[in-house]
Amino acid sequence: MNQDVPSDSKGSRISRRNILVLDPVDGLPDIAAELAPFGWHCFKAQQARDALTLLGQYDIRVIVAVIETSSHRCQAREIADIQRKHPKLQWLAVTDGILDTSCSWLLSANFIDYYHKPLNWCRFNDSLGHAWGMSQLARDNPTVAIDDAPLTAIEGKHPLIQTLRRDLEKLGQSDDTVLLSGETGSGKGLCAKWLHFLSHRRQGPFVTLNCGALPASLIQSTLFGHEKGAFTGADKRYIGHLEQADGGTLFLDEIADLPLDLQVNLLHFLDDKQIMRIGACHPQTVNCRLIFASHQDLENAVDEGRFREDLYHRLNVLRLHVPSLREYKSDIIPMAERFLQNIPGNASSLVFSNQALNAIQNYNWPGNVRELQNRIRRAAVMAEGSEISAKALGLDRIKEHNPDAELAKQRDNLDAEVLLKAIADNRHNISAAARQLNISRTTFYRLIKKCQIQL
Ligand SMILES: Nc1ncnc2c1ncn2[C@@H]1O[C@H](COP(=O)(O)OP(=O)(O)OP(=O)(O)O)[C@@H](O)[C@H]1O
Repeated sequence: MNQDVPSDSKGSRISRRNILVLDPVDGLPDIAAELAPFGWHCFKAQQARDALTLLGQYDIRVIVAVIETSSHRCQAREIADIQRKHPKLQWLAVTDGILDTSCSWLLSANFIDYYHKPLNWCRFNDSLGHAWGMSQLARDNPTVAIDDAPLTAIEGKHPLIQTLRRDLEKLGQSDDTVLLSGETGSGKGLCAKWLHFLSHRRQGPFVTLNCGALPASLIQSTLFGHEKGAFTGADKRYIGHLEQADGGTLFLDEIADLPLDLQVNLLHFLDDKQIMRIGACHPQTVNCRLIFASHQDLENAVDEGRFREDLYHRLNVLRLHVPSLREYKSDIIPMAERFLQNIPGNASSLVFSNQALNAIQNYNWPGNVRELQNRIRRAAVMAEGSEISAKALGLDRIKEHNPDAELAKQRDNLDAEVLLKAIADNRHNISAAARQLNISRTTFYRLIKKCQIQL
């Protein structure tokens, strides 16, 4: 079992796309070396038992099964066992010869593609890339069961929040598209759920798609779907997010990241409400409401040629700005106390020290409500005794009434500290680190860039 993790020249771990090669007789001895230049890191296992151990330890999304015609029957059992325990993995098969009818089990084993040795590594890399993308889709279960989980209340008594709640009620009645703007973590996603909940579509599905989280090559089929056989690897029909949201609402987050060619398709959809799955012959009508969000300034994106002006005007009809937490300072302490009370298992035994309350009130909250929640969650775990200190919140080094520049510098330092810890905690797995901080990968990469962290 090979457990080497890629490292850079300083020996620190670097993140790569991990795949597992299930190879009982070392039939592909050079696979790791051949795939490394394409950015793949190969773990190897000879048996299902070793494979399952590695799958429990590392973020592995694709398995290459090397099928030996001499021993394929016992491999069938091992593969079925792994598939049952890890249903979202994507599989490619490499065989050592011509398969006969005794190998028909392979057809029902859900492989994305089959290869014969010797491999064409470039083509194989393409298939791995596709499998990786499919695994991303399988992992991001986009449907939010609004009816199953109680919808988080929008907290706050400040006039800005009261106006926000009133505006949501009004916009909920309309069936037109809404454009939500606001800083990261300010509550755009929460507002989108409320818009759905307050609309006549509340019994329908609520589907979300973060346009910045998917590679450009996958967005088209994710949004519009594809037919079986539409392209290599399209082994099943895929119902796109627009169609999944039929009768309900589709929330498209980070809309500024949508590639320009897809912006045209979206504009057409907004005009005629028709979609065409990739590979389909006929369009079909979809009845869903669209809600968009962006933390980026869309006007700037239009000026810079990254966002189509006609789509911008089409989206900009009903617009709602979600205020930043620092704009409703009078609500911060009551919200912080509520979040602390609501932490499972806390049973209101923990309280903030006076110094912590001061720090919470005076901090600038660049990450908004999400940052407030995350700092409190972390502090509740780290707290010693019954008081949460400013230090446990990571706010002890924030001085009150700093000049803006100093504050910005301190924010960056703190952001960097939190990011580096998440990266280390998750062994350089950026997706897992982003999940731990409850932010999208796009936001994670943006923050890494802002804090000038070298990965
Ligand atoms: N006023 C509020 N009251 C209670 N919870 C809130 C409020 N605003 C935001 N939240 C909570 O803060 C967290 C972050 O909110 P959300 O994900 O909606 O932010 P966002 O603006 O969509 O962020 P991003 O742009 O990074 O995707 C969520 O857990 C949300 O429930």
